Amino acid sequence: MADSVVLLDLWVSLYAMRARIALAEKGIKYEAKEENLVNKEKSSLLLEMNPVHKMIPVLIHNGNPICESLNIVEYIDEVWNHKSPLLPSDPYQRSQARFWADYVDKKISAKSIWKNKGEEREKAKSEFIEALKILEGVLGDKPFFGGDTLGFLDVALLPFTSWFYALEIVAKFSVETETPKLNEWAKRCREKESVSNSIPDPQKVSDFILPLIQKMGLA
Ligand SMILES: N[C@@H](CCC(=O)N[C@@H](CS)C(=O)NCC(=O)O)C(=O)O
Repeated sequence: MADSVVLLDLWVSLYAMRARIALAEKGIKYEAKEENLVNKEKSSLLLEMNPVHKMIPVLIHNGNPICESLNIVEYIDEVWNHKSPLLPSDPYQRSQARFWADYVDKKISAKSIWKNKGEEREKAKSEFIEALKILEGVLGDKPFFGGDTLGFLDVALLPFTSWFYALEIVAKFSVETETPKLNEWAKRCREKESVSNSIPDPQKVSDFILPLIQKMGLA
């Protein structure tokens, strides 16, 4: 019997994008169920599948829920290990990929920029740019964080590139000026169908998010 793979999803969610990229890299067919979080209407399936955090994404594999985006990406990599490995086989390299993905989770926050105003926003912007610069150093001269192919850290960071344009408008900065190599990396990744089909166009994200920010009086 074929696997049943369902993703509790939201097109604009940075974390759901990670799961979508990983599934696309592996060529896994799945059913995406879009949640309506903007109106705070969580489905009963989401509440049942992620009773602890009540958050998307949730991957439901043959009825079993897997929560937390990086955990989901690791699960996908382990279960569908026939192609496109995301985590390196070498334990030390694997520890490094996990360390930097955790760094992304701790230091790269879109919310800290758009949910704040004034000095707080400026501080969040400086920290965001500083973290991007550090990640640019980690990339070095490699085409991808994973080396010659897309890897775990690429998948962890890539979704933020679809929010860069909106954040640049909100906080008045340029990723291209601050971290040109990272900007090139993002373009290179988008040339892959697994990425371009899994993360929305930056213009679409900004058309959606900027009016919401305005409505909240945070523009
Ligand atoms: N650490 C979580 C974060 C997931 C997350 O923040 N999901 C948001 C959407 S982007 C959510 O479901 N929010 C609903 C809520 O906070 O109630 C992960 O990596 O999966």
